[in-house]
Amino acid sequence: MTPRKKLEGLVAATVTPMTPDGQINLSVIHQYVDYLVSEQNVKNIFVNGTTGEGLSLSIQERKQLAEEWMCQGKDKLDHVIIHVGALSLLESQELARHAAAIDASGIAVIAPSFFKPRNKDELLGFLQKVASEAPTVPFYYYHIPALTGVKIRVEELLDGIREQIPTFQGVKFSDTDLLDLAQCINKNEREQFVFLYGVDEQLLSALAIGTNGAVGSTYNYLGRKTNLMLQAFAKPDLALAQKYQFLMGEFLSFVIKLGFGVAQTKAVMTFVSGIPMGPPRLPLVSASEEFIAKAKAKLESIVWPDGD
Ligand SMILES: CC(=O)N[C@H](C=O)[C@@H](O)[C@H](O)[C@H](O)CO
Ligand SMILES: CC(=O)C(=O)O
Repeated sequence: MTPRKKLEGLVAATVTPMTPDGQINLSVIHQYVDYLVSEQNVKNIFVNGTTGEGLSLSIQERKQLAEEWMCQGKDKLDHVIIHVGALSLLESQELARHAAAIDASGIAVIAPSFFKPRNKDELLGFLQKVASEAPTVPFYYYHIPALTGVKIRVEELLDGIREQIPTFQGVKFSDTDLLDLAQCINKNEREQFVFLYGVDEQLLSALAIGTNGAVGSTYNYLGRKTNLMLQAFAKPDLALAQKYQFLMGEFLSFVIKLGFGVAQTKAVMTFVSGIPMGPPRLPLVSASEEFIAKAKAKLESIVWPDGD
């Protein structure tokens, strides 16, 4: 993936398409890439993460998916970040080497979450061993304490990180602790790192603090609207940016009350894009017909400022 521009703006955390019988479905990835680029104006993706059910896939499946996204994204996408985190250090290293071999534009690693690192040094030790397997690939730490249970503050982690991980490029920050994010950005004076926010419903607050962009599940189907929010914020037309954030929030708070997770994201993406994303893998179970009908009606009822 060359040339490599600095990562900014929106990154869609892709779902992993599956066949009705639960196998990964590589055949629709071509269509998925075209949809993101032409319908959502999103040219960066984050593969095999939370939304992609990365931790529920086999190593072989993760490699096949990474290859297919790279292949279909060639000349169409700007950045393909592959999540290579795993509970086993050896598997994570294997995935990092694989991502490097296929020329991914970045790798990301989540904190191991069964046996958990108890402090910054233990976490850094693990991350360093993975990053060093891909010595030319930009490395991102994926901070998602609500799912990993690893609550080490990012501000603390960043202190001196480049000495241990020379490829360290930034953080995918999926937490509501905006004080921690603000302190990270405040310390990043020379702007050598990027901070990508991962709680879509409050992205505008993170923009105000200075985040460089966002990685999220909703940019699969609300990428175009969120791009309009980013433009309004940059203008600056704060009232318009707020309007977009409020409307996205209206949809998300509605579906969150119904029970919203990766299975539901797959269902929403299926009805919005028309691409069959299939069921999730156990322990996740498919969204109900009732959820789908309600979510669809809600999304269609929203009147966006651009007239859609
Ligand atoms: C827990 C989770 O999946 N977080 C995603 C990314 O980090 C977000 O994109 C959310 O799906 C989104 O903010 C909706 O709550
Ligand atoms: C949302 C996100 O970034 C992920 O699915 O990993």
